[in-house]
Amino acid sequence: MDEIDKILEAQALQDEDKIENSLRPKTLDDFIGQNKLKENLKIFIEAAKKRKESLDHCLFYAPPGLGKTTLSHIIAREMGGNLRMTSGPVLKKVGDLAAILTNLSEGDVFFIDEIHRLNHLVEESLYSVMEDFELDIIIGQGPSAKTIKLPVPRFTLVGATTRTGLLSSPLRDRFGIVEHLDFYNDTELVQIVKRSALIMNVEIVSDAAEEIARRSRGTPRIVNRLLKRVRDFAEVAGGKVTREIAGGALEALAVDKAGLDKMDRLLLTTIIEKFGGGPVGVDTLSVALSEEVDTITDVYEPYLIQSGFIARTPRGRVVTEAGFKHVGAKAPKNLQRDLL
Ligand SMILES: Nc1ncnc2c1ncn2[C@@H]1O[C@H](COP(=O)(O)OP(=O)(O)OP(=O)(O)O)[C@@H](O)[C@H]1O
Repeated sequence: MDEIDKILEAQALQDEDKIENSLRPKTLDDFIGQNKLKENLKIFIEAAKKRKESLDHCLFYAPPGLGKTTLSHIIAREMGGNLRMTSGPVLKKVGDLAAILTNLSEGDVFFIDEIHRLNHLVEESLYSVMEDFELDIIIGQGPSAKTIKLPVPRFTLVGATTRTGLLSSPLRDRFGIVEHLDFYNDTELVQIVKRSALIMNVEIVSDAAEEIARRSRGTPRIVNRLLKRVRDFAEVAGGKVTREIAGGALEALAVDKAGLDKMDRLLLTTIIEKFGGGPVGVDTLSVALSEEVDTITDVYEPYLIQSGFIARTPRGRVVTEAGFKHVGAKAPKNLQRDLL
């Protein structure tokens, strides 16, 4: 396998799991929720097809597991192109980028996950590619160095990131379509549980599907993960997934009634026990939890904030009254005043 295949493979490998792939919606109609985004994409795709052009470059931003990769698969399929996938940290050299780009065909989709983690030379090379479909390559060094312009087929770049703020503005501004994916509501999550159960051939009663949905942190990837584990418990018990089986399995997995796992609860109890409920800066929290700042801000915090268990204030993170209550701790009397 040559170097470029490895760069493209690195992302594809994460995708390898067969069940995972079978669960991915294949078309926009199959993709549950995110209605506004879907309506917009449908129009943009149809218009591009009518003009016989490639779709404008798309940037999707959202916490992990909400469907950014799935959307890139759908776009490639709807546009009738191939999908090539990689991620920011893997794409290290401009030469790697050149090799991938020159192998693309008109209408293909090139997906870069974690696009905010591109090395700055690669990122800068992308500017002219995105705008003019030309890659500037510098040959030689010093005064005799020459720039040659390498034409690139008209493809669609799909970038995924957790927050648009992480991207430099020259890169962000070159995306014609910028869309945010929201956490899914319970009704949508129930539909996802039922759809996945059908594909996995798992018999599940409605209130068990609701139980899984409620505990999935608004995230389809977590729905599928919990469903797979709950299925194991049901298989061992020798029957379908009932509410009791689902509830018992989720307790055993330490996923509580609000969908928080051990790490979420540790984050809440650390702020409460070590920092009096906050405010505490994310760097300090990162040291206290031995967890990277990005993981705290991009993976754990969005759902805890959305559920109202923590809040961000100018002085740092604070646990709200609901957060104290959730972990069975007593909130200090002046808490609400501090939050304002
Ligand atoms: N709208 C949806 N309807 C049904 N299933 C979905 C939907 N969105 C995502 N999924 C399921 O959730 C899984 C995770 O989605 P996906 O890999 O696209 O997330 P992501 O946002 O790219 O995450 P990451 O950024 O962590 O890679 C997919 O395998 C898919 O089965």
